[in-house]
Amino acid sequence: AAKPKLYYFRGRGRMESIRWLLAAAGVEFEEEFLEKREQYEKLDKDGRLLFGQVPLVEMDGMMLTQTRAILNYLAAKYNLYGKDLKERVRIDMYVDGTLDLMMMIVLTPFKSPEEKEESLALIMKKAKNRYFTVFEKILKDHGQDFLVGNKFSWADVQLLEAILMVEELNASVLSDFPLLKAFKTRISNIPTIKKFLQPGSQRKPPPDQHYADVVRHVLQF
Ligand SMILES: CCCCC[C@H]1O[C@@H](O)C[C@@H]1SC[C@H](NC(=O)CC[C@H](N)C(=O)O)C(=O)NCC(=O)O
Repeated sequence: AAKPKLYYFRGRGRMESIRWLLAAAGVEFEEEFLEKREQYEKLDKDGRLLFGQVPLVEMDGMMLTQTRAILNYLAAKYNLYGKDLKERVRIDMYVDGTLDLMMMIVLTPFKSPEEKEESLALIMKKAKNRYFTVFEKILKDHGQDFLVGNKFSWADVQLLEAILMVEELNASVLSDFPLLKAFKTRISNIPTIKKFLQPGSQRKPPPDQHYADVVRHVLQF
């Protein structure tokens, strides 16, 4: 079968969680990077962007947009979405929490320098006092290797992605979270994820000024 094809900027943004989930599922994918406004306009003119937005993932004969819709589809398709409705809604709760945290980080490259400082301080506060505190308690109460049931799921992938992103902002963020530290090691050693964490994988680097400039150029904002 044809490999999924991802259309986005050469950076993390909203597409990175989709790359992580495909990689965790062991699914190879292709990418087209938007560098010029014309590429975006052509995708839109060709009717491939439902609401005129990216991420766009073309797979299984469909043109999929809306990040959450794509992630839900992938999680279900690759059996990373729990064994029943109750596990699925728990995965949804955990995933939405990590996405809220990661979206705060995704938007910082577009903030002015003074706003950026304030935003980073808020991100660290939320990460420590809210999100990581909650996930440490979940791991303690659940007492299993994985967040939901006793099986690797999408929720585990998202939390690892979020942990690594926050550690890039503050390397010692897990010093008060021993269970999260052990979780990070455990999930990082899952073969498909271990491979994605190796240099040369399709994982993207932290955003830099060039990434923000390209996004502003392509989207003209
Ligand atoms: C100030 C905010 C800038 C964010 C710009 C982009 O860079 C990424 O880091 C985040 C976004 S992604 C690009 C943006 N896409 C979205 O906002 C998608 C939102 C949708 N709900 C989703 O979840 O996929 C885009 O195509 N906009 C064109 C435009 O709406 O006309």
